[in-house]
Amino acid sequence: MSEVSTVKSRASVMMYNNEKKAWEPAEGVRGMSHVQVYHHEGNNTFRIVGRSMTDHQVVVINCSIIRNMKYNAATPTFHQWRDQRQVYGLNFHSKDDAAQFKDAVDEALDTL
Ligand SMILES: CC(=O)N[C@@H](Cc1ccccc1Cl)C(=O)N1CCC[C@]12C=C[C@@H]1CC[C@@H](C(=O)N3CC[C@@H]4C=C[C@H]5CC[C@H](C(=O)O)N5C(=O)[C@H]43)N1C2=O
Repeated sequence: MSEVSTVKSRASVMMYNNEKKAWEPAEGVRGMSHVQVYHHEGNNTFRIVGRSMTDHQVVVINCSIIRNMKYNAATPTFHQWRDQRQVYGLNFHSKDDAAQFKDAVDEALDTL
């Protein structure tokens, strides 16, 4: 059973550097990425995957959407969430990109 992409938005993927207390672009990528929510229908799992727009081979982010995860829309174009290791941020290209992505994440959280 393969995975189905439920949304594709444009965002720059950021990680919060706890030491520096600052957001930094994700490893190895400058600028925009395509961020997607993938649904593995077989075991009903979801993950957020980002690929650099300049080089689709570069996976910028790949993290699970876990049950009861808090996905925070800090602003209409900046959303963030955390796991035990780090805090992730998505700086979207537009409010529409952000809204569509949040809908897909909310849908995933509703079915987990
Ligand atoms: C309790 C908690 O973890 N709170 C988190 C947010 C959050 C809430 C609920 C669920 C998950 C998360 Cl990650 C939180 O407040 N965090 C996570 C690390 C950084 C931060 C803690 C403090 C600072 C205060 C300002 C805010 C922040 O970082 N913001 C607000 C939105 C703004 C939008 C864009 C990014 C891009 C660069 C700019 C900046 O850092 O200059 N910036 C920010 O300043 C962002 N902050 C945060 O987002």
